[in-house]
Amino acid sequence: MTATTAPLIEARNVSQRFGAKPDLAAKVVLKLKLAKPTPVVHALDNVSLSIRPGEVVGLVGESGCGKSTLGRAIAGITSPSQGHILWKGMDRSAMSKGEQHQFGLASQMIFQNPMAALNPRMTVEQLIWEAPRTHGLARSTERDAYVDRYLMLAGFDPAMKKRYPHQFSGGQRQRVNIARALAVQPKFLVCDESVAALDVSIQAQVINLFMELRDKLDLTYLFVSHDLGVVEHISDRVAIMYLGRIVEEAPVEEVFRRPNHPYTKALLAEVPRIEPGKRQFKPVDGELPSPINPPKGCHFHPRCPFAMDRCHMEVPVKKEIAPGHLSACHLNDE
Ligand SMILES: Nc1ncnc2c1ncn2[C@@H]1O[C@H](COP(=O)(O)OP(=O)(O)OP(=O)(O)O)[C@@H](O)[C@H]1O
Repeated sequence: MTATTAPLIEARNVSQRFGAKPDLAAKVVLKLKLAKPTPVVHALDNVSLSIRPGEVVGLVGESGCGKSTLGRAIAGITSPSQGHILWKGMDRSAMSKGEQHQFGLASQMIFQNPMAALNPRMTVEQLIWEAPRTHGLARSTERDAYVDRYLMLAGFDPAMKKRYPHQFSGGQRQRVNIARALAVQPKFLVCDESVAALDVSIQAQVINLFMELRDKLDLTYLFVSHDLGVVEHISDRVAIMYLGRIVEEAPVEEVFRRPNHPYTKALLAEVPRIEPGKRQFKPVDGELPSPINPPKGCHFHPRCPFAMDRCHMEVPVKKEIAPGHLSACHLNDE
């Protein structure tokens, strides 16, 4: 895989607004002035991100900056208000039904809370077999071997497959969830805070599992996390999000050693350690502004110690400041 390899998946100029389109009933209510219009949330603003085959791209940023919204759009779970999602160069909105179906299987999402994603009335075996059976990925005579293969790939003992999700720990349930996603033979996984709810020791095991699976099954990942340590460990490349925009993007060592954007610098600022131990990152000063009324110009300017007049007015575009290192900051033009 090189920087010139064609992307497996790409978000191109994607914007997502919530509460933007009132339905007919809501329009009537608004016209009669019986209610105020719902405020529009600008969750994503002209976001572009491409992920090459085999890559692990980490997506970080403060809570509410739009990471999950972007993850869902890239995974094909939601359709963006504007812009395009391209799978192997094919625009999702121009795909035939069959192509959309293939894309739906090839791209899977693993969420933070495995219990919410697993039907408590189904056994582990039923949970794993449900989608492959529905999509005709294996014959019913192959069920046992098929289910066992994916459970074993996820590090879950198939001997326990007749049990129900509530009979397992959080880590085991997440393994079931992973096996269920793998059972439709995906090529791309969006992991949205997939280890955040697990104990630290279990987190490490599940992260190692993701890495093993990448090699065994040629997987590509978008790894959404607020945990910078995890992102540094797992990612090839990192994208930093701030209030609906990607402000910096670079290979992982480059982001952590030479952060460029003032927001990235603030996000990566560490609490000084007296003794060696786990790194701790300082919270960024100030608060994330509301995406209902985002600041003009650079979204970060109200919190940026280096903001200039231009930053209040003009949206900075991402520019390459070193090979593969993009940053959207007017300071780079000075
Ligand atoms: N369905 C929705 N309707 C209205 N607003 C939404 C919806 N989904 C997300 N939002 C808003 O969009 C913004 C971005 O949300 P999102 O969940 O993508 O952020 P995030 O970075 O993933 O946050 P967190 O780390 O807390 O999960 C937030 O202000 C959120 O409240």
